[in-house]
Amino acid sequence: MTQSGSTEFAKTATAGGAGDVYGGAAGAAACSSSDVLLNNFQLKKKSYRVLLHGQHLVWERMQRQSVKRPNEAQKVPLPEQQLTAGAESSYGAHSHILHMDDIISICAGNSKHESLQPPPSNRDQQQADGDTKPTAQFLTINYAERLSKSKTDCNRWQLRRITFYNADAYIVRQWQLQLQARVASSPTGGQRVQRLLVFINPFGGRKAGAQTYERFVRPLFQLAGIDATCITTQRANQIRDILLTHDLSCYEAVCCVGGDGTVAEVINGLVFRRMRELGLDEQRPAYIPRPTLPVAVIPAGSTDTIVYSMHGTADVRTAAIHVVLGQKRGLDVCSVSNNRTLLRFCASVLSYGYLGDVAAESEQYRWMGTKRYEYSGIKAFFSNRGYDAELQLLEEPTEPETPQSPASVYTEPPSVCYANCQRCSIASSLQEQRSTLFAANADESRDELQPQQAEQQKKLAEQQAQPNDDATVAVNCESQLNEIETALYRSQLLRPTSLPLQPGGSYGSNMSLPSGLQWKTIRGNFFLICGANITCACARSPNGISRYSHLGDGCLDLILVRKTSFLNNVRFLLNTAGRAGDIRNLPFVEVYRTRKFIFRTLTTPATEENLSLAGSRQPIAQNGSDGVSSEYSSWNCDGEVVTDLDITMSSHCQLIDVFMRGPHSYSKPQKPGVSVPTTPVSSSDNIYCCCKD
Ligand SMILES: Nc1ncnc2c1ncn2[C@@H]1O[C@H](COP(=O)(O)OP(=O)(O)OP(=O)(O)O)[C@@H](O)[C@H]1O
Repeated sequence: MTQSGSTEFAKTATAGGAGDVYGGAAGAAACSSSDVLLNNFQLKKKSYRVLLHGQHLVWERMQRQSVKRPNEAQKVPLPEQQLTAGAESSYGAHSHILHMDDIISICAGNSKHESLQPPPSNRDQQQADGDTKPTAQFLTINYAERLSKSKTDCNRWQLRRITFYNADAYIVRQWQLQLQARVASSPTGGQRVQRLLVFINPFGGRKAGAQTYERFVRPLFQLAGIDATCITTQRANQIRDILLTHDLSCYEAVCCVGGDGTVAEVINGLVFRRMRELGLDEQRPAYIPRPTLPVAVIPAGSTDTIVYSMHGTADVRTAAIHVVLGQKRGLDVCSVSNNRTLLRFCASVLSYGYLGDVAAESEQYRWMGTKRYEYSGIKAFFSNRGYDAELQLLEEPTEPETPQSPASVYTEPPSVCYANCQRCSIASSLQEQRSTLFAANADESRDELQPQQAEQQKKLAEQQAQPNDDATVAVNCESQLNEIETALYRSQLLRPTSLPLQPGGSYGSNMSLPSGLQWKTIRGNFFLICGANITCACARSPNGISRYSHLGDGCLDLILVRKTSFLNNVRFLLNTAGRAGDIRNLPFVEVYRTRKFIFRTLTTPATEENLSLAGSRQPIAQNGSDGVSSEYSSWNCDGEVVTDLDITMSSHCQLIDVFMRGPHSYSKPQKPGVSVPTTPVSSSDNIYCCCKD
């Protein structure tokens, strides 16, 4: 092995002033996080120049002088003038570039094998930092990489590792410290979780939740130094009960291993917990509060539409990698209520008619495993029932064409939600404005209250006092929100006028509607009614039933499929199954974008006598022999059956933070000859995605 590093580079000032280039042990030792670090390392016994520049780690093979052909222009790797701020796109064509956001862990060891071992836990690490002698010559970087060149799936991520060798252990030590510091100071570094509460549903899907976690997820969490507390569920609704009653102060996030029903349980548990903490009325809350803990989802269910819609794949490793890297986005959540009370929250889709029948029937065939959906689906499909219903909604103004990124413009509105989605980021800005305003109002309200109610407040527990303030603030800040949202929307040219939003995203009942908006009423006989919060994509339906739903724009798509011929139903299914189809082109399908809709049945008015159990408004008289009503369907909420009939569904903008970036657009890979760097500059900015539309 050739000696590299310590003698080859001298300290030089950069032309662009991005910082100093440091070589050798002394340079590495003196380097700060804004400086450039440059050394030679060996990688698989080949010499590489390795550069640490801002948030990028770059390595490139060194040319051997002896084998250089006379006519070939010598490529100077990582020339000095390239080391300027914002010059990441001008690294050499053969450079490998890794963004700090994508690094999972950095380990050093005296041998390659030792450097491949997972790092010690946090406490041990702190001791180790003080004790370790700088003798390690091997530096292993574990990182995540998106398989952007895959012909079949550009959304899967995989774990990669690279081991550098340098004979000078001091250089290795300094690189390790520098890399760790830069990962910690990267945009997502502060969002990475260390303590996680994990719920494993051993019952969902193929009943392989525990094995999935042990085989794919636990090793990754260990590698990232995540301290995970695991609870394997014993019964349905146990997760919800634990989240409602237990002290969660020592956890930074809640992770669930299961299908859509399990995710819905976690979201319901966290939102209802927050409502309790704030002392809100759980049946008729003044507003829907944001839970404090983010949610991580590992797919282990039958369909896993929530995970698929979030990542563009239901790949377990991809989901686990997003948890480890700490990339979060706000996810809309819908509240579902009947005409008297809040029932539950919905994360994916609320369906009536065909999919409601499938959910109701498939529960009877759970012993069939995932096949139960196919069996119940075919059975309900052939019966081709239609259900009379009336829907009321406020339709959102049509979205103008909004480019998702500088490199791609979508010509046909509405847009599809991808990573770096502009529509969702505007909604996110609004959400931040809302939170800031909300917090400011909360402070003011408390300041005003304190002198007047000092004695009373002493007697009241802190948890009881805060919700009263917060509920007042929620109402107070609404009028100011309108101004902020109007200004923001106008500045973003998203739409000419703003809509009044409550904290959480729904229209205030006491507010007048903006001009041009009015309630729309739709009546008919429907084969299927869907309120889609997300695309509801899954392996069988990669675009989802609601292709244009966004993950965090505060809206839901109401899809109405009128009862029609059996053949048209087949057309509908075929259009949801492939990547090419679009249900909007079908004449018997209507899609409305809204923040809220109200549903009621149009058949025999329900009286107290023909209703079933208290709380459930499902009429009992018309049930057929198969247990499913011939006149009324059931609601399917995230795969769970809801029997109430008069339903209101409202979207709450980015109510919960979830570990995800959003899917990447899928299209055929580019033609041969188009050079694509082996590693994207930043996996999150998708600059080099070969699958870009
Ligand atoms: N130990 C358990 N025994 C029985 N049921 C459980 C248990 N743990 C969780 N459950 C319930 O199982 C139901 C189904 O789980 P889940 O939705 O995760 O799987 P799935 O229905 O197979 O997947 P998907 O919803 O993605 O199709 C959930 O409603 C959950 O409350």
